[in-house]
Amino acid sequence: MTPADISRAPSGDGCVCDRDAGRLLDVTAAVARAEALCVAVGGVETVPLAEAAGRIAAAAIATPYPMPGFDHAAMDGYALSSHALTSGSVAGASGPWVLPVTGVAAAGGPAPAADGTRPHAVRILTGAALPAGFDRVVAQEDCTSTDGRITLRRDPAIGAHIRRAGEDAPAGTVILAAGTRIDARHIALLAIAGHAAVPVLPRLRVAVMTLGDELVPPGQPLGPGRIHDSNRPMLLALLTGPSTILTDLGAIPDQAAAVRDAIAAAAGRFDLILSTGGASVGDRDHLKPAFVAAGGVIDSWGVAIKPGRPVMLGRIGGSAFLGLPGNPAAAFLGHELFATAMLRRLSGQSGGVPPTGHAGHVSGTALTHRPGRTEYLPARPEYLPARTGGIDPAGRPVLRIMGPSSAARLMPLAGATGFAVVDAAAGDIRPGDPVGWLPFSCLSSGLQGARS
Ligand SMILES: Nc1nc2c(c(=O)[nH]1)N[C@H]1C(S)=C(S)[C@@H](COP(=O)(O)OP(=O)(O)OC[C@H]3O[C@@H](n4cnc5c(N)ncnc54)[C@H](O)[C@@H]3O)O[C@H]1N2
Ligand code: MOO
Repeated sequence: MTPADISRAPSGDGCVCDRDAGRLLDVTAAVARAEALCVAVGGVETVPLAEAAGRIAAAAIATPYPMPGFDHAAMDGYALSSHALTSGSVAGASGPWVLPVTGVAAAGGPAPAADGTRPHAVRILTGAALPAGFDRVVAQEDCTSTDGRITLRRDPAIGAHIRRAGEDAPAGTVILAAGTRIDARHIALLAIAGHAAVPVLPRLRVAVMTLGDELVPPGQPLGPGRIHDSNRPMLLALLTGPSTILTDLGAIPDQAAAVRDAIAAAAGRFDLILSTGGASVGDRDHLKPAFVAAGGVIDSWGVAIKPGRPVMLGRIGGSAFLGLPGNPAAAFLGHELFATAMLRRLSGQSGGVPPTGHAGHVSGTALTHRPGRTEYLPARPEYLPARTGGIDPAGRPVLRIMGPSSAARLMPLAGATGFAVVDAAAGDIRPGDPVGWLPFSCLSSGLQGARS
Protein backbone atom coordinates (compact mmCIF):
# COMPACT_ATOMS: atom_id res chain seq x y z
CA MET A 1 0.00 0.00 0.00
CA THR A 2 1.51 3.31 -1.03
CA PRO A 3 1.22 6.42 1.16
CA ALA A 4 -1.29 7.79 -1.35
CA ASP A 5 -3.38 4.64 -1.00
CA ILE A 6 -3.29 4.80 2.76
CA SER A 7 -4.49 8.38 2.72
CA ARG A 8 -7.35 7.26 0.45
CA ALA A 9 -8.36 4.40 2.72
CA PRO A 10 -10.66 5.14 5.63
CA SER A 11 -9.40 4.93 9.16
CA GLY A 12 -10.37 1.73 10.91
CA ASP A 13 -13.45 3.10 12.59
CA GLY A 14 -14.42 5.83 10.17
CA CYS A 15 -17.48 5.96 7.96
CA VAL A 16 -16.80 6.51 4.29
CA CYS A 17 -19.79 8.58 3.30
CA ASP A 18 -20.59 10.24 -0.01
CA ARG A 19 -19.03 13.44 1.25
CA ASP A 20 -15.77 11.45 1.23
CA ALA A 21 -16.13 10.45 -2.40
CA GLY A 22 -13.09 12.52 -3.35
CA ARG A 23 -10.97 10.07 -1.39
CA LEU A 24 -12.35 7.08 -3.24
CA LEU A 25 -10.93 5.79 -6.48
CA ASP A 26 -12.75 6.83 -9.62
CA VAL A 27 -14.27 3.69 -11.23
CA THR A 28 -12.17 3.89 -14.39
CA ALA A 29 -9.01 4.28 -12.34
CA ALA A 30 -10.09 1.39 -10.10
CA VAL A 31 -10.59 -0.90 -13.09
CA ALA A 32 -7.15 0.09 -14.39
CA ARG A 33 -5.59 -0.67 -11.01
CA ALA A 34 -7.41 -4.00 -10.83
CA GLU A 35 -6.03 -4.92 -14.25
CA ALA A 36 -2.55 -3.78 -13.31
CA LEU A 37 -2.53 -6.32 -10.47
CA CYS A 38 -2.87 -9.13 -13.01
CA VAL A 39 -0.19 -10.60 -15.24
CA ALA A 40 -1.18 -12.69 -18.24
CA VAL A 41 -0.71 -16.37 -17.48
CA GLY A 42 1.81 -18.19 -19.67
CA GLY A 43 1.84 -21.68 -21.13
CA VAL A 44 0.06 -23.51 -23.93
CA GLU A 45 -2.29 -26.48 -24.00
CA THR A 46 -3.45 -28.17 -27.16
CA VAL A 47 -7.13 -29.12 -27.09
CA PRO A 48 -9.33 -30.90 -29.63
CA LEU A 49 -11.42 -28.51 -31.68
CA ALA A 50 -14.58 -29.81 -30.01
CA GLU A 51 -13.26 -28.59 -26.64
CA ALA A 52 -11.93 -25.23 -27.80
CA ALA A 53 -15.08 -23.10 -27.36
CA GLY A 54 -14.50 -20.47 -24.68
CA ARG A 55 -10.73 -21.00 -24.57
CA ILE A 56 -8.19 -18.33 -25.53
CA ALA A 57 -6.04 -18.94 -28.61
CA ALA A 58 -2.40 -19.14 -27.54
CA ALA A 59 -0.99 -18.62 -31.03
CA ALA A 60 -2.05 -17.31 -34.41
CA ILE A 61 -3.48 -19.99 -36.70
CA ALA A 62 -3.45 -19.84 -40.50
CA THR A 63 -5.35 -21.72 -43.16
CA PRO A 64 -3.16 -24.08 -45.19
CA TYR A 65 -5.68 -23.95 -48.07
CA PRO A 66 -7.29 -21.17 -50.01
CA MET A 67 -10.86 -20.84 -48.73
CA PRO A 68 -12.81 -22.04 -50.59
CA GLY A 69 -10.38 -24.57 -51.97
CA PHE A 70 -11.68 -24.61 -55.56
CA ASP A 71 -14.06 -22.73 -57.86
CA HIS A 72 -17.57 -24.11 -57.32
CA ALA A 73 -21.22 -23.50 -58.07
CA ALA A 74 -23.23 -21.24 -55.77
CA MET A 75 -26.59 -22.35 -57.23
CA ASP A 76 -28.23 -25.47 -58.56
CA GLY A 77 -28.36 -25.04 -62.33
CA TYR A 78 -26.18 -25.53 -65.37
CA ALA A 79 -22.56 -24.75 -66.02
CA LEU A 80 -21.88 -23.05 -69.33
CA SER A 81 -18.89 -21.83 -71.26
CA SER A 82 -18.29 -18.77 -73.36
CA HIS A 83 -17.67 -21.10 -76.23
CA ALA A 84 -21.19 -22.53 -76.03
CA LEU A 85 -22.84 -19.14 -76.05
CA THR A 86 -20.85 -17.73 -78.92
CA SER A 87 -21.14 -20.75 -81.14
CA GLY A 88 -23.20 -20.09 -84.23
CA SER A 89 -24.42 -23.63 -84.21
CA VAL A 90 -26.74 -23.14 -81.25
CA ALA A 91 -27.56 -19.52 -80.96
CA GLY A 92 -27.83 -16.08 -82.28
CA ALA A 93 -25.68 -13.42 -80.71
CA SER A 94 -28.46 -12.46 -78.32
CA GLY A 95 -29.98 -15.86 -77.72
CA PRO A 96 -32.11 -17.68 -76.97
CA TRP A 97 -29.59 -20.51 -76.69
CA VAL A 98 -30.46 -24.17 -76.74
CA LEU A 99 -27.78 -26.47 -75.37
CA PRO A 100 -27.61 -30.20 -74.75
CA VAL A 101 -26.86 -31.23 -71.17
CA THR A 102 -24.04 -33.75 -71.20
CA GLY A 103 -23.23 -34.62 -67.62
CA VAL A 104 -23.70 -33.93 -63.94
CA ALA A 105 -21.35 -32.24 -61.47
CA ALA A 106 -22.43 -32.84 -57.88
CA ALA A 107 -20.82 -31.67 -54.62
CA GLY A 108 -18.09 -34.10 -53.63
CA GLY A 109 -18.19 -35.90 -56.97
CA PRO A 110 -15.82 -35.89 -59.92
CA ALA A 111 -16.23 -33.04 -62.38
CA PRO A 112 -17.24 -34.08 -65.91
CA ALA A 113 -14.79 -32.89 -68.53
CA ALA A 114 -15.84 -30.23 -71.00
CA ASP A 115 -16.49 -31.49 -74.50
CA GLY A 116 -14.57 -29.09 -76.70
CA THR A 117 -16.10 -30.41 -79.89
CA ARG A 118 -19.63 -29.04 -79.49
CA PRO A 119 -21.49 -26.43 -77.46
CA HIS A 120 -23.11 -27.95 -74.40
CA ALA A 121 -24.01 -27.42 -70.76
CA VAL A 122 -23.39 -29.54 -67.66
CA ARG A 123 -25.91 -30.04 -64.90
CA ILE A 124 -24.27 -28.61 -61.77
CA LEU A 125 -25.39 -28.66 -58.13
CA THR A 126 -24.54 -26.18 -55.40
CA GLY A 127 -21.08 -26.85 -53.99
CA ALA A 128 -19.88 -28.89 -56.99
CA ALA A 129 -16.47 -28.04 -58.41
CA LEU A 130 -16.78 -26.09 -61.64
CA PRO A 131 -15.69 -28.43 -64.44
CA ALA A 132 -12.66 -27.28 -66.41
CA GLY A 133 -13.57 -25.16 -69.41
CA PHE A 134 -16.77 -23.73 -67.90
CA ASP A 135 -16.95 -20.13 -66.75
CA ARG A 136 -20.50 -19.35 -65.63
CA VAL A 137 -23.55 -20.97 -64.03
CA VAL A 138 -27.17 -20.31 -64.90
CA ALA A 139 -29.64 -21.00 -62.08
CA GLN A 140 -32.22 -23.60 -63.01
CA GLU A 141 -34.99 -21.02 -62.38
CA ASP A 142 -33.52 -18.86 -65.16
CA CYS A 143 -33.76 -21.44 -67.93
CA THR A 144 -36.09 -24.19 -69.10
CA SER A 145 -35.12 -27.81 -69.32
CA THR A 146 -36.74 -30.36 -71.63
CA ASP A 147 -35.56 -33.63 -73.13
CA GLY A 148 -31.96 -33.27 -72.08
CA ARG A 149 -31.67 -29.71 -73.31
CA ILE A 150 -31.86 -26.30 -71.72
CA THR A 151 -33.06 -23.11 -73.24
CA LEU A 152 -31.92 -19.79 -71.85
CA ARG A 153 -32.89 -16.36 -72.98
CA ARG A 154 -30.33 -14.27 -71.13
CA ASP A 155 -26.58 -14.73 -71.08
CA PRO A 156 -25.39 -15.09 -67.50
CA ALA A 157 -22.25 -12.99 -67.21
CA ILE A 158 -18.86 -14.66 -66.91
CA GLY A 159 -18.42 -15.80 -63.32
CA ALA A 160 -22.16 -15.82 -62.57
CA HIS A 161 -23.03 -18.02 -59.55
CA ILE A 162 -19.44 -19.17 -59.15
CA ARG A 163 -17.58 -18.91 -55.84
CA ARG A 164 -13.90 -18.50 -56.62
CA ALA A 165 -11.09 -20.37 -54.87
CA GLY A 166 -9.60 -18.21 -52.12
CA GLU A 167 -12.25 -15.49 -52.29
CA ASP A 168 -12.89 -15.86 -48.51
CA ALA A 169 -9.18 -16.11 -47.66
CA PRO A 170 -6.06 -17.03 -49.65
CA ALA A 171 -3.85 -19.87 -48.36
CA GLY A 172 -1.69 -18.73 -45.46
CA THR A 173 -4.19 -16.17 -44.14
CA VAL A 174 -4.33 -15.94 -40.33
CA ILE A 175 -7.84 -17.05 -39.45
CA LEU A 176 -7.49 -16.90 -35.66
CA ALA A 177 -5.40 -14.24 -33.92
CA ALA A 178 -3.54 -15.09 -30.72
CA GLY A 179 -5.62 -13.91 -27.75
CA THR A 180 -8.99 -14.52 -29.38
CA ARG A 181 -11.65 -16.05 -27.15
CA ILE A 182 -12.73 -18.91 -29.36
CA ASP A 183 -16.43 -19.19 -30.12
CA ALA A 184 -18.61 -21.04 -32.60
CA ARG A 185 -17.62 -18.76 -35.48
CA HIS A 186 -13.93 -19.46 -34.94
CA ILE A 187 -14.60 -23.17 -34.53
CA ALA A 188 -16.30 -23.18 -37.93
CA LEU A 189 -13.37 -21.35 -39.48
CA LEU A 190 -10.80 -23.67 -37.90
CA ALA A 191 -12.78 -26.71 -38.96
CA ILE A 192 -13.14 -25.65 -42.56
CA ALA A 193 -9.40 -24.97 -42.66
CA GLY A 194 -8.83 -28.53 -41.44
CA HIS A 195 -7.52 -27.86 -37.92
CA ALA A 196 -8.50 -30.68 -35.56
CA ALA A 197 -6.73 -29.23 -32.51
CA VAL A 198 -6.02 -25.72 -31.21
CA PRO A 199 -3.25 -24.29 -29.00
CA VAL A 200 -4.93 -22.44 -26.11
CA LEU A 201 -3.89 -20.75 -22.88
CA PRO A 202 -4.16 -22.75 -19.67
CA ARG A 203 -7.38 -22.24 -17.73
CA LEU A 204 -7.36 -19.57 -15.03
CA ARG A 205 -7.46 -20.75 -11.42
CA VAL A 206 -10.06 -18.74 -9.55
CA ALA A 207 -11.21 -19.13 -5.94
CA VAL A 208 -14.20 -17.65 -4.13
CA MET A 209 -14.78 -17.20 -0.40
CA THR A 210 -17.54 -15.40 1.44
CA LEU A 211 -17.08 -13.81 4.85
CA GLY A 212 -19.86 -13.65 7.44
CA ASP A 213 -21.13 -15.35 10.60
CA GLU A 214 -24.66 -14.97 9.29
CA LEU A 215 -24.13 -17.12 6.22
CA VAL A 216 -25.80 -20.50 5.90
CA PRO A 217 -25.64 -22.60 2.71
CA PRO A 218 -28.93 -22.88 0.81
CA GLY A 219 -30.67 -26.09 1.88
CA GLN A 220 -29.69 -25.79 5.54
CA PRO A 221 -32.05 -24.34 8.16
CA LEU A 222 -31.68 -20.71 9.15
CA GLY A 223 -31.16 -19.71 12.79
CA PRO A 224 -32.06 -16.27 14.15
CA GLY A 225 -30.39 -13.51 12.18
CA ARG A 226 -28.97 -15.97 9.68
CA ILE A 227 -29.31 -15.69 5.90
CA HIS A 228 -28.59 -18.02 3.04
CA ASP A 229 -25.30 -17.29 1.32
CA SER A 230 -26.25 -15.96 -2.10
CA ASN A 231 -22.94 -14.40 -3.09
CA ARG A 232 -20.91 -17.58 -3.36
CA PRO A 233 -23.34 -19.41 -5.66
CA MET A 234 -23.77 -16.19 -7.62
CA LEU A 235 -20.04 -15.63 -8.10
CA LEU A 236 -19.36 -19.28 -8.86
CA ALA A 237 -22.11 -19.14 -11.47
CA LEU A 238 -20.69 -15.94 -12.96
CA LEU A 239 -17.23 -17.47 -13.10
CA THR A 240 -18.15 -20.89 -14.41
CA GLY A 241 -16.84 -21.33 -17.92
CA PRO A 242 -14.46 -23.23 -20.14
CA SER A 243 -11.53 -20.98 -19.33
CA THR A 244 -11.69 -21.16 -15.53
CA ILE A 245 -10.94 -23.79 -12.89
CA LEU A 246 -13.03 -22.80 -9.89
CA THR A 247 -12.44 -23.52 -6.23
CA ASP A 248 -15.11 -22.88 -3.62
CA LEU A 249 -13.31 -21.85 -0.43
CA GLY A 250 -16.54 -21.78 1.54
CA ALA A 251 -17.95 -19.28 4.03
CA ILE A 252 -15.47 -17.96 6.61
CA PRO A 253 -16.66 -16.86 10.06
CA ASP A 254 -16.25 -13.24 11.14
CA GLN A 255 -13.14 -13.88 13.21
CA ALA A 256 -9.90 -12.14 12.40
CA ALA A 257 -7.79 -15.29 12.69
CA ALA A 258 -10.19 -17.37 10.60
CA VAL A 259 -10.21 -14.81 7.80
CA ARG A 260 -6.43 -14.43 7.97
CA ASP A 261 -5.90 -18.19 7.84
CA ALA A 262 -8.32 -18.69 4.98
CA ILE A 263 -6.59 -16.01 2.94
CA ALA A 264 -3.11 -17.32 3.83
CA ALA A 265 -4.11 -20.84 2.82
CA ALA A 266 -5.33 -19.62 -0.56
CA ALA A 267 -2.42 -17.26 -1.27
CA GLY A 268 -0.45 -18.21 -4.35
CA ARG A 269 -2.62 -21.20 -5.26
CA PHE A 270 -4.86 -19.23 -7.62
CA ASP A 271 -4.52 -16.60 -10.31
CA LEU A 272 -7.40 -14.67 -8.74
CA ILE A 273 -9.03 -14.88 -5.32
CA LEU A 274 -12.40 -13.23 -4.71
CA SER A 275 -14.07 -12.57 -1.41
CA THR A 276 -17.31 -10.88 -0.44
CA GLY A 277 -18.27 -9.27 2.84
CA GLY A 278 -16.25 -7.95 5.73
CA ALA A 279 -14.87 -5.30 3.41
CA SER A 280 -16.31 -2.28 5.18
CA VAL A 281 -15.42 -0.59 8.42
CA GLY A 282 -17.52 -2.37 11.08
CA ASP A 283 -16.09 -4.20 14.11
CA ARG A 284 -16.54 -7.53 12.35
CA ASP A 285 -15.18 -6.38 9.00
CA HIS A 286 -11.85 -8.17 9.11
CA LEU A 287 -10.87 -8.29 5.48
CA LYS A 288 -8.30 -5.51 5.34
CA PRO A 289 -6.33 -6.31 8.51
CA ALA A 290 -6.59 -10.05 7.93
CA PHE A 291 -5.33 -9.66 4.37
CA VAL A 292 -2.30 -7.73 5.59
CA ALA A 293 -1.73 -10.20 8.46
CA ALA A 294 -1.76 -13.04 5.92
CA GLY A 295 1.04 -11.34 4.00
CA GLY A 296 -1.04 -9.49 1.42
CA VAL A 297 -0.26 -6.07 0.01
CA ILE A 298 -3.30 -3.83 -0.33
CA ASP A 299 -3.24 -1.83 -3.54
CA SER A 300 -6.31 0.25 -2.85
CA TRP A 301 -9.58 0.31 -0.96
CA GLY A 302 -12.78 2.15 -1.83
CA VAL A 303 -14.29 3.01 -5.18
CA ALA A 304 -16.64 5.90 -5.93
CA ILE A 305 -19.52 3.79 -7.20
CA LYS A 306 -22.99 3.07 -5.94
CA PRO A 307 -23.52 0.35 -4.99
CA GLY A 308 -20.22 -1.27 -4.15
CA ARG A 309 -18.01 1.30 -2.51
CA PRO A 310 -15.98 -0.97 -0.19
CA VAL A 311 -13.83 -2.76 -2.78
CA MET A 312 -10.34 -3.93 -1.84
CA LEU A 313 -7.66 -4.67 -4.42
CA GLY A 314 -4.40 -6.38 -3.59
CA ARG A 315 -1.85 -9.09 -4.27
CA ILE A 316 -0.83 -11.98 -2.08
CA GLY A 317 1.69 -14.73 -2.74
CA GLY A 318 1.43 -14.38 -6.49
CA SER A 319 -2.38 -14.20 -6.52
CA ALA A 320 -4.42 -11.14 -7.43
CA PHE A 321 -7.09 -10.46 -4.81
CA LEU A 322 -10.46 -8.75 -5.17
CA GLY A 323 -12.44 -8.10 -1.98
CA LEU A 324 -16.04 -7.21 -2.83
CA PRO A 325 -18.76 -5.87 -0.53
CA GLY A 326 -21.18 -8.29 1.10
CA ASN A 327 -24.34 -6.72 -0.26
CA PRO A 328 -25.36 -9.02 -3.12
CA ALA A 329 -26.10 -6.44 -5.79
CA ALA A 330 -22.89 -4.61 -4.92
CA ALA A 331 -20.97 -7.89 -5.15
CA PHE A 332 -22.55 -8.61 -8.54
CA LEU A 333 -21.60 -5.20 -9.90
CA GLY A 334 -18.11 -5.47 -8.45
CA HIS A 335 -17.65 -8.77 -10.20
CA GLU A 336 -18.87 -7.40 -13.50
CA LEU A 337 -16.62 -4.34 -13.37
CA PHE A 338 -13.48 -5.57 -11.65
CA ALA A 339 -13.32 -9.38 -11.78
CA THR A 340 -14.21 -9.35 -15.48
CA ALA A 341 -11.42 -6.86 -16.20
CA MET A 342 -8.95 -8.86 -14.11
CA LEU A 343 -9.81 -12.12 -15.83
CA ARG A 344 -9.42 -10.48 -19.21
CA ARG A 345 -5.97 -9.28 -18.26
CA LEU A 346 -4.99 -12.67 -16.79
CA SER A 347 -6.00 -14.29 -20.06
CA GLY A 348 -3.94 -11.83 -22.05
CA GLN A 349 -6.87 -9.89 -23.44
CA SER A 350 -7.28 -6.15 -23.62
CA GLY A 351 -10.18 -3.85 -24.22
CA GLY A 352 -13.64 -4.54 -22.88
CA VAL A 353 -16.51 -2.18 -22.37
CA PRO A 354 -15.58 1.09 -20.62
CA PRO A 355 -16.95 0.99 -17.07
CA THR A 356 -18.84 4.19 -17.69
CA GLY A 357 -20.97 2.37 -20.24
CA HIS A 358 -21.95 3.07 -23.82
CA ALA A 359 -23.19 6.54 -24.72
CA GLY A 360 -26.32 7.24 -26.74
CA HIS A 361 -29.04 5.97 -24.38
CA VAL A 362 -31.48 7.99 -22.35
CA SER A 363 -33.38 7.29 -19.19
CA GLY A 364 -37.07 6.58 -19.48
CA THR A 365 -37.48 7.08 -15.76
CA ALA A 366 -37.18 10.08 -13.46
CA LEU A 367 -34.50 9.53 -10.81
CA THR A 368 -33.29 11.50 -7.91
CA HIS A 369 -29.53 11.52 -7.87
CA ARG A 370 -27.23 13.38 -5.56
CA PRO A 371 -24.06 14.40 -7.35
CA GLY A 372 -21.35 12.21 -5.89
CA ARG A 373 -20.75 8.54 -6.61
CA THR A 374 -21.41 7.18 -10.07
CA GLU A 375 -24.62 5.22 -9.74
CA TYR A 376 -25.24 1.87 -11.45
CA LEU A 377 -28.92 1.13 -11.77
CA PRO A 378 -30.34 -2.14 -13.03
CA ALA A 379 -32.17 -1.16 -16.18
CA ARG A 380 -33.61 -2.55 -19.36
CA PRO A 381 -33.27 -0.94 -22.79
CA GLU A 382 -36.35 -0.72 -24.93
CA TYR A 383 -35.94 -1.22 -28.69
CA LEU A 384 -39.62 -1.17 -29.64
CA PRO A 385 -40.18 1.78 -31.97
CA ALA A 386 -43.77 0.66 -32.63
CA ARG A 387 -44.66 1.38 -29.03
CA THR A 388 -44.76 4.74 -27.39
CA GLY A 389 -41.68 5.43 -25.36
CA GLY A 390 -39.41 2.86 -26.97
CA ILE A 391 -37.24 5.33 -28.82
CA ASP A 392 -37.10 8.99 -28.00
CA PRO A 393 -37.78 11.68 -30.66
CA ALA A 394 -34.05 11.91 -31.36
CA GLY A 395 -33.96 8.16 -32.10
CA ARG A 396 -32.12 7.21 -28.93
CA PRO A 397 -32.96 3.95 -27.11
CA VAL A 398 -34.73 4.49 -23.81
CA LEU A 399 -33.69 2.60 -20.67
CA ARG A 400 -36.41 1.65 -18.25
CA ILE A 401 -35.02 1.65 -14.73
CA MET A 402 -36.11 -1.45 -12.86
CA GLY A 403 -36.16 -0.05 -9.35
CA PRO A 404 -34.45 2.22 -6.88
CA SER A 405 -30.73 1.76 -6.50
CA SER A 406 -29.91 -0.69 -3.73
CA ALA A 407 -26.82 -2.64 -2.84
CA ALA A 408 -28.90 -5.38 -1.27
CA ARG A 409 -31.87 -5.93 -3.60
CA LEU A 410 -31.63 -8.79 -6.07
CA MET A 411 -35.07 -8.48 -7.66
CA PRO A 412 -34.31 -5.43 -9.86
CA LEU A 413 -31.11 -7.13 -10.96
CA ALA A 414 -32.88 -10.35 -11.90
CA GLY A 415 -35.23 -8.48 -14.25
CA ALA A 416 -32.52 -6.40 -15.87
CA THR A 417 -30.32 -6.91 -18.93
CA GLY A 418 -27.69 -4.40 -17.94
CA PHE A 419 -26.88 -1.33 -15.90
CA ALA A 420 -27.91 2.23 -16.65
CA VAL A 421 -25.04 4.39 -15.48
CA VAL A 422 -25.83 7.77 -14.01
CA ASP A 423 -22.74 9.95 -14.08
CA ALA A 424 -21.26 10.92 -10.74
CA ALA A 425 -21.63 14.60 -11.48
CA ALA A 426 -25.27 14.35 -12.59
CA GLY A 427 -28.09 15.77 -10.51
CA ASP A 428 -31.63 14.46 -10.73
CA ILE A 429 -32.37 12.63 -13.96
CA ARG A 430 -35.49 13.40 -15.98
CA PRO A 431 -36.89 11.15 -18.69
CA GLY A 432 -34.88 11.87 -21.83
CA ASP A 433 -31.66 12.71 -19.99
CA PRO A 434 -28.62 10.77 -21.21
CA VAL A 435 -27.37 7.84 -19.12
CA GLY A 436 -24.65 5.30 -19.86
CA TRP A 437 -25.53 1.70 -20.77
CA LEU A 438 -23.62 -1.36 -19.63
CA PRO A 439 -25.33 -4.44 -21.06
CA PHE A 440 -24.64 -7.65 -19.18
CA SER A 441 -23.75 -9.20 -22.53
CA CYS A 442 -20.65 -6.98 -22.65
CA LEU A 443 -19.57 -7.85 -19.12
CA SER A 444 -19.02 -11.32 -17.73
CA SER A 445 -20.75 -12.93 -20.68
CA GLY A 446 -18.03 -11.26 -22.71
CA LEU A 447 -15.75 -13.74 -21.01
CA GLN A 448 -17.94 -16.61 -22.03
CA GLY A 449 -17.92 -15.92 -25.71
CA ALA A 450 -17.02 -12.59 -27.19
CA ARG A 451 -13.84 -11.54 -28.93
CA SER A 452 -11.64 -9.23 -26.90
N1 LIG B 1 -20.54 2.77 9.21
C1 LIG B 1 -20.47 2.33 7.95
N2 LIG B 1 -21.17 1.23 7.65
C2 LIG B 1 -21.14 0.79 6.38
C3 LIG B 1 -20.41 1.47 5.41
C4 LIG B 1 -19.68 2.59 5.78
O1 LIG B 1 -19.00 3.20 4.97
N3 LIG B 1 -19.73 2.97 7.05
N4 LIG B 1 -20.46 0.99 4.14
C5 LIG B 1 -21.68 0.35 3.77
C6 LIG B 1 -21.60 -0.18 2.45
S1 LIG B 1 -21.62 0.96 1.19
C7 LIG B 1 -21.60 -1.48 2.20
S2 LIG B 1 -21.64 -2.01 0.56
C8 LIG B 1 -21.60 -2.49 3.23
C9 LIG B 1 -20.61 -3.58 2.82
O2 LIG B 1 -19.95 -4.02 3.89
P1 LIG B 1 -19.18 -5.38 3.96
O3 LIG B 1 -18.46 -5.67 2.72
O4 LIG B 1 -18.39 -5.33 5.18
O5 LIG B 1 -20.33 -6.46 4.01
P2 LIG B 1 -21.02 -7.11 5.27
O6 LIG B 1 -21.16 -6.10 6.33
O7 LIG B 1 -20.31 -8.34 5.57
O8 LIG B 1 -22.44 -7.43 4.63
C10 LIG B 1 -23.24 -6.42 4.10
C11 LIG B 1 -24.65 -7.01 3.88
O9 LIG B 1 -24.59 -8.05 2.94
C12 LIG B 1 -25.04 -9.28 3.49
N5 LIG B 1 -24.18 -10.35 2.98
C13 LIG B 1 -22.88 -10.48 3.25
N6 LIG B 1 -22.40 -11.58 2.66
C14 LIG B 1 -23.41 -12.14 2.00
C15 LIG B 1 -23.54 -13.32 1.22
N7 LIG B 1 -22.48 -14.11 0.98
N8 LIG B 1 -24.75 -13.64 0.70
C16 LIG B 1 -25.81 -12.83 0.93
N9 LIG B 1 -25.75 -11.69 1.66
C17 LIG B 1 -24.58 -11.35 2.21
C18 LIG B 1 -24.88 -9.10 4.98
O10 LIG B 1 -25.69 -9.99 5.71
C19 LIG B 1 -25.22 -7.65 5.13
O11 LIG B 1 -26.62 -7.46 5.14
O12 LIG B 1 -21.31 -1.92 4.45
C20 LIG B 1 -22.08 -0.75 4.75
N10 LIG B 1 -21.85 -0.33 6.08
O1 MOO C 1 -21.52 0.79 -1.59
MO1 MOO C 1 -22.60 -0.10 -0.75
O2 MOO C 1 -23.74 1.01 -1.51
O3 MOO C 1 -24.09 -0.40 -0.03
O4 MOO C 1 -22.59 -1.38 -1.91
